[in-house]
Amino acid sequence: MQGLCCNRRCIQRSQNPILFPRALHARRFAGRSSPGFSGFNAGKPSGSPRSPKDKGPNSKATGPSGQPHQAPRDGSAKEVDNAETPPRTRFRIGPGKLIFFSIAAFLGYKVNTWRTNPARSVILNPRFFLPFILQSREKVSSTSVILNLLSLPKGQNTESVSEAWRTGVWSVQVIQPELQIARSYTPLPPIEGTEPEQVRLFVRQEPQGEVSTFLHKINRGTIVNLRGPRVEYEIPDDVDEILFLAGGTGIAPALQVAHTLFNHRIKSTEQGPELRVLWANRRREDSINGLDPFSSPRARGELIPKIRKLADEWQGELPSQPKETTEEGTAPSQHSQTRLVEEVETMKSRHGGKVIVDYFIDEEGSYITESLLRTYLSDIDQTANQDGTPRRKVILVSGPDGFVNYLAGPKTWQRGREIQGPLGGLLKKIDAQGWEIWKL
Ligand SMILES: Cc1cc2nc3c(=O)[nH]c(=O)nc-3n(C[C@H](O)[C@H](O)[C@H](O)COP(=O)(O)OP(=O)(O)OC[C@H]3O[C@@H](n4cnc5c(N)ncnc54)[C@H](O)[C@@H]3O)c2cc1C
Repeated sequence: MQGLCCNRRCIQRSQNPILFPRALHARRFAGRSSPGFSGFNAGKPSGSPRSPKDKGPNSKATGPSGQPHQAPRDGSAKEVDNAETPPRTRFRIGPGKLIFFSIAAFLGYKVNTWRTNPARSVILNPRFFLPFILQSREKVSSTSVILNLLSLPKGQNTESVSEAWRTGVWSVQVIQPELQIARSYTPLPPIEGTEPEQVRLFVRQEPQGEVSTFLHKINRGTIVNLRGPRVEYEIPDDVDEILFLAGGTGIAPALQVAHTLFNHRIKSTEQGPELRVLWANRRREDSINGLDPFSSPRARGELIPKIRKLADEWQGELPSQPKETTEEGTAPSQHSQTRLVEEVETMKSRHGGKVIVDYFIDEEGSYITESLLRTYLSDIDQTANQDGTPRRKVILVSGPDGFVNYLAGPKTWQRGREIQGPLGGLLKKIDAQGWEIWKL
């Protein structure tokens, strides 16, 4: 063995010090041995001149018998017949080393267990994308689905998500793996029986939209990477009234508000603010069975006769079946409710009058109009609180850009960040005095 040196080429060069004067460098190291590696340098006492027979790592000095010499461990020049010498132990592990390695192995195991412990890692991180598996996909309408995603691995810490639910409206980002582009989506509140590591997204497919199309195409078992949570709006603790104007998928944050208020913050239905949601969709299929003729704007005389006729015709098309009556006394249509309308209706019935939802359908000419908004705002309790403080009232607007622009004016960009921008649209026109307005 040549001894410890910097590299193999250096060792080879050391065989010819005339051609390679730098080989001296290798030679200098050839006689040294580190105390921990005495086995590498056996037979060459530190600093002792090398035997002329020792020509390098590949050379084999032979003894009289023609067998290779075995260098003596004590560094003496005495030659030992290799054939009769028992094999030399290179590393001798004494009890001290054994204890040291055992402790090191134990600590390594402990560190690894700690690092890979699912409870130590979180299901969502605002800075990094983390994996979720697509468990199932429910079709809600021809353009929208609900995706059930489960965090991997199971058993991770869900505190950041619970905190987001207590705070208000929040979103996650989904990344399209091939294009590496990310889009925001608003998780739906958990339903009974679902696991805390589950995230449910309501996604409408945009024509030629990159991420929404990706989410509509993927199969069960596909890994979807999410980043978050990102809080979009913190619901004030002292809010008394919320008017939520939702367009299409904008219903998801409205459901979040209801979940935060009535499942996390307020324990009794007598307490807590009123939540009114006006949910506008382009097509009826998006909110089948959601048009409640007795609590919607029709009841307030807002619906023009033409719309009423359209609605009646639609009801007439339905196959005749025994009519059921809901708790609110309305006769539901025979179309099955979409999953989302079902969730909205459950939310309404659970929170005994604190949550009101009215449905609007563009293709039937039922819109959120200026006069309708005025009616809603004047309808809402204007009286001060019992302690004399004015009621805190908030309008939240959520939906596609066109919807938000129409009602509250566009959001704007400042230094690469989207900000609220000045109030515009219908809400500016009607001068909603005393209302805080937030565009989501
Ligand atoms: C906080 C927040 C929460 C959200 N929550 C939800 C939610 O819960 N559910 C939901 O469905 N959406 C939600 N969105 C919207 C969502 O983030 C995406 O904007 C939406 O899914 C469309 O993304 P995409 O990549 O599919 O479409 P994109 O590829 O961004 O395209 C958007 C539209 O622009 C058009 N377009 C794209 N490129 C061009 C081009 N070169 N020329 C002309 N037109 C073009 C496309 O046809 C498409 O109609 C949310 C948005 C935000 C900001």
